Amino acid sequence: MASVSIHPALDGGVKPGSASFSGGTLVCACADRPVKVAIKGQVAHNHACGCTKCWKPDGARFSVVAVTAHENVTVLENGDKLAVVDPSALILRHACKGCGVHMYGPVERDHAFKGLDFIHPERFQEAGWAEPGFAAFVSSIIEAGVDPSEMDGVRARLKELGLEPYDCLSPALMDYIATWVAKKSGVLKG
Ligand SMILES: N[C@@H](CCC(=O)N[C@@H](CS)C(=O)NCC(=O)O)C(=O)O
Ligand SMILES: [Zn+2]
Ligand SMILES: [Zn+2]
Repeated sequence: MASVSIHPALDGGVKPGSASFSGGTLVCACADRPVKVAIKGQVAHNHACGCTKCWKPDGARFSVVAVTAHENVTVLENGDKLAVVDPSALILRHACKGCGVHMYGPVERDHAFKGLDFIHPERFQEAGWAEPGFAAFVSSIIEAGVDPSEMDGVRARLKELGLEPYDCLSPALMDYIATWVAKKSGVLKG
């Protein structure tokens, strides 16, 4: 039985990260002058994302995306090839103009995620990055052209892989954002 494809790095089973992973180098897909970005430390909140904005390898229905603090991100080589995909977006995705891979995406706006950069751990040249823990923006894959009739199979496969499917972010992250908003408005004290 052919199972539903989610992402090439996950289809064979979610590989656990290593407790000793202390960072590495993200490399774009260019054969010539690849962009290299150093990331200090293990990534956080790794997840599969079905939204149309996140970079995915060819044929993947989901991206794999995690966060790190902005100070952990250093462009090492060929940064002249980077351009911001959408300067009006919350996440300022810096993509390679040669191959299209998104290398890092800082959040600079006043937002719960300010100070965090979104990165795609599958671009690490090293193994050991923390595995994804859930799937976000699952319904959004329809916006990228997936037939709605496939959604039951996609959600079943995500659950089988241990990636609980959500149509926005996980409850923990949605609560985190809402708490930030409530504190900012003064509804919640402290
Ligand atoms: N349904 C929309 C959802 C886009 C969306 O909200 N993406 C999330 C997850 S990456 C987000 O936080 N976006 C902020 C941004 O794109 O800057 C789509 O698929 O395009
Ligand atoms: Zn490239
Ligand atoms: Zn996304």
